[in-house]
Amino acid sequence: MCNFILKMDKTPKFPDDFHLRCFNYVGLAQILTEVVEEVRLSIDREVNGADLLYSLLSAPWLYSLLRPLFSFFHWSSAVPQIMASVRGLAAPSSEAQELYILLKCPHMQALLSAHDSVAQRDYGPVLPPLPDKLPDNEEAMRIVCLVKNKQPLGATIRKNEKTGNFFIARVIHGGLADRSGLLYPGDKLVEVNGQKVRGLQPEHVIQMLNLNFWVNYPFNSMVDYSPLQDPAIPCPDAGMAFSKGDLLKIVDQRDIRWWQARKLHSASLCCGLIPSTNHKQRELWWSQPYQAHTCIRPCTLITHTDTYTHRCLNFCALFKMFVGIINENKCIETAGFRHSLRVWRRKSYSKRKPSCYSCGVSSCHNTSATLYEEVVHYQRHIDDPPRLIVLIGPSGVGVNELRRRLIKINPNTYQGPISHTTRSQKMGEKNGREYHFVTKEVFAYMVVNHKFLEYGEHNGHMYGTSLDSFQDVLDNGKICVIDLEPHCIHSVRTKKLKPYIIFVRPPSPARMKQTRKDPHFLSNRYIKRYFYDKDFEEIEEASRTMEAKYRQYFDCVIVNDDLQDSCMDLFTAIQHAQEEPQWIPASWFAPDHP
Ligand SMILES: Nc1ncnc2c1ncn2[C@@H]1O[C@H](COP(=O)(O)OP(=O)(O)OP(=O)(O)O)[C@@H](O)[C@H]1O
Repeated sequence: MCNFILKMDKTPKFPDDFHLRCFNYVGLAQILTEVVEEVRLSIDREVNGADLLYSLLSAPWLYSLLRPLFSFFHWSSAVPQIMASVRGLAAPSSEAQELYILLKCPHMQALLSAHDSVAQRDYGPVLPPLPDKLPDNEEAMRIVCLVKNKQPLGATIRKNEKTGNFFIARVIHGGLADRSGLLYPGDKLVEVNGQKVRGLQPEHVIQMLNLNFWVNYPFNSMVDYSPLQDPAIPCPDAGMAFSKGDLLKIVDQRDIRWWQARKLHSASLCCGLIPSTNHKQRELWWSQPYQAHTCIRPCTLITHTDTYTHRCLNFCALFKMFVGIINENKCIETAGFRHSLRVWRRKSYSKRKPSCYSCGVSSCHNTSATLYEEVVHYQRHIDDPPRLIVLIGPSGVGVNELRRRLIKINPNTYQGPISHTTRSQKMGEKNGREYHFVTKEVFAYMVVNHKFLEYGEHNGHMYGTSLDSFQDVLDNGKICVIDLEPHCIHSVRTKKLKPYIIFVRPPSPARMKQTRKDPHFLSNRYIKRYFYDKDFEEIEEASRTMEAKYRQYFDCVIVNDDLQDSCMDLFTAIQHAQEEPQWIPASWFAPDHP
């Protein structure tokens, strides 16, 4: 993002050749000669009056003549004179009366006055001169000149408390800043009319910019909180309970330990106390048993038995994995839909210890570090790449069925990423279509260089989804749709991918039993079989656990009851994600965010 100095407006050019010619005496004389000649020829020709009038009115020279005439004419001063003349008439004609009414109309007077200003080029403040001394890195500096009327600028600013720098936090759609096309979220504000802003109080900068409003961004809560179970809160009755994913509007931050907030989409306007982000004692309630908080073990604690399934491996371990093939089942594959990867996932679940996941490059991420996440309203611009669509759900709920149908119905719009594998290419397969077929060495190199979002082994072959494969889909001009294990969410939550996360929730077990009569699913023993009753209960239980843990990241929830309806819901949700404003983390606009 570029730095910029805010300055005032610059007069636009009026690029019209005819117009310029008419200001020139020689040009005007030439046009008049052409006009006289044209009229003479028209009279000599025996044409009827209507034709003559039509050709006269549509003649380009007429416009050329009228332009300077209108430009030279000062309507604002002529109008009172015309009106006085009409008033002075003893018996004004109906046309004169109509003209009088028209000229009296304030809209018409405003229009004529605007015309005069434009014609005389009498607008815009005189610009202050450019600064003599531009900083050394002037190439990265953008000078923005805006003429501001009484309208708000239509932008909000954010201060980085550590550096004291100010950034444009958001540009309100359709506002002055947006229409100017000169300000973008993430731009660093350096000076306003020659005055440096770094280190100033936000209120001061707001005043300088005449922002007219100052919006405190809402926060997305990343935890569940119950004041009644918080021993540290000074007055539990004044506290406000909230759940993961609730949008909180912070109203008062003056107390460094307890903020006042209200829920954004709640009918109640009443505020309540919530712990501030720098509340030292938050661990007290954070560690309460009711918190279903994530306990993610660091990679170094992976036990020996997990070696084959955990991904935080060094090179040696990786090769050990290649050699120590676990040959448990036949690989079930469907072109492009990564069944092998899913079988591997299933296997790795059974070997994982509860509440400890580790497979992707960034899975060693402690989500408990953040209480709230600042969010901003984001409206995807038509030129922005489409947002990554991420489907998440308990195994067997139908995530892949929905994804498969979506892509099948509209293959020109949606596509899944192509995975990498070390297995050999089969007859009829094409490199880069079903899979990227690579050697074990290349695969290992990619692992070591953190190229994979997730990877695993099945039947002695490695399978992995690279982060670059999403970019390939975008480069094809399509929307990338992936299914993801929730512990990998952090790897895709980037400024570049701006993922829109859809959670696929099962209907009740009874309803699943009704709707899933024929379908097969991949059982824990990695074989395809019909659903049993206990499968539905397990799916519901897994869904509950997943939602409790990751709800704060979900942008949308779809209940996969009737398949047709769910496909429609998915389609609508994706459209919303791409075309309508959504809340996204403010950090995605920070200049230093990946
Ligand atoms: N709404 C639905 N109605 C009926 N059958 C469904 C529905 N959704 C999915 N199915 C069927 O349920 C079975 C399991 O679905 P799917 O393979 O998509 O599960 P999944 O969530 O991707 O799980 P896994 O990743 O373990 O394969 C499939 O046979 C699929 O056709």
